[in-house]
Amino acid sequence: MKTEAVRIERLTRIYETGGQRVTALAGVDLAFDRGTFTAVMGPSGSGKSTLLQAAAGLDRPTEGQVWVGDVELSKLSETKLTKLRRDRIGFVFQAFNLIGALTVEENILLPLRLAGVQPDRAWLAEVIDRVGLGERLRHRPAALSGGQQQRVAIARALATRPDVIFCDEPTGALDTQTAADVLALLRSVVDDHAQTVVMVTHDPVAASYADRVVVLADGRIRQDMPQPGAERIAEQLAALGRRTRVAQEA
Ligand SMILES: Nc1ncnc2c1ncn2[C@@H]1O[C@H](COP(=O)(O)OP(=O)(O)OP(=O)(O)O)[C@@H](O)[C@H]1O
Repeated sequence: MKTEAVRIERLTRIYETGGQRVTALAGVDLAFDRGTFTAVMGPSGSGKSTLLQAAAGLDRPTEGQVWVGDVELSKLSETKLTKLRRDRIGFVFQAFNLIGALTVEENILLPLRLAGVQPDRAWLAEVIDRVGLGERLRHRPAALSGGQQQRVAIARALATRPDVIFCDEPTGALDTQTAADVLALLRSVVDDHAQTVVMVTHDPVAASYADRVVVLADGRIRQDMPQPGAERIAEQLAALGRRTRVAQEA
């Protein structure tokens, strides 16, 4: 099996709106190894969401390539891309994005139902046990706390045993303690189940749970740090902010 879950080469994304061109990503090269947890950080507008969307096959880049496992996305039709996203990629968003009319169990099983795939019962039991929702399977999301809802979203992302789970600010709507629980859960799915997690976050403490922190600025990678710790992350971000301000004032 390839050691890389996702590879990105020379990824460029230029948005053109109302005659204006915005270069959101300017030739990014990046690979995420299987069984690793990476945080993607950077100032607002630095290209984090654009990177996540292109890597997840939600958006087509202007130039460059993305591989998920051994599949290169630009060669896929929309139908095949949709299937790849459903089968091989998990998503976790700040707003949980659960379906209110479905129970916890139905939400977790939804990606498998949509894919027409029989659940791997042993894997699902492991996932449900890991996220600690065994007692809540018949409840609706509205009856759960924010942290519990995010646990359901993580279980749903894990259900298909994807190549990679992309998280966009997964703790943005949670209090500090609940956020710490959710981050510990993401850490454990990487450590104990060899899953691959890529997480966009603004929070240096959240990023310190990752094995690696990649910092973007102006659509380029400015830092790629192995296990830097929250303090060093905060320092690097502050330095980047100072450099950006100096450049803007010059
Ligand atoms: N659909 C779009 N049309 C035009 N410009 C866009 C579009 N989406 C993003 N951009 C621009 O591309 C750049 C990168 O945006 P992106 O959302 O990827 O940044 P980000 O780092 O995720 O920001 P934030 O932390 O604020 O979410 C910004 O200048 C943004 O205004």
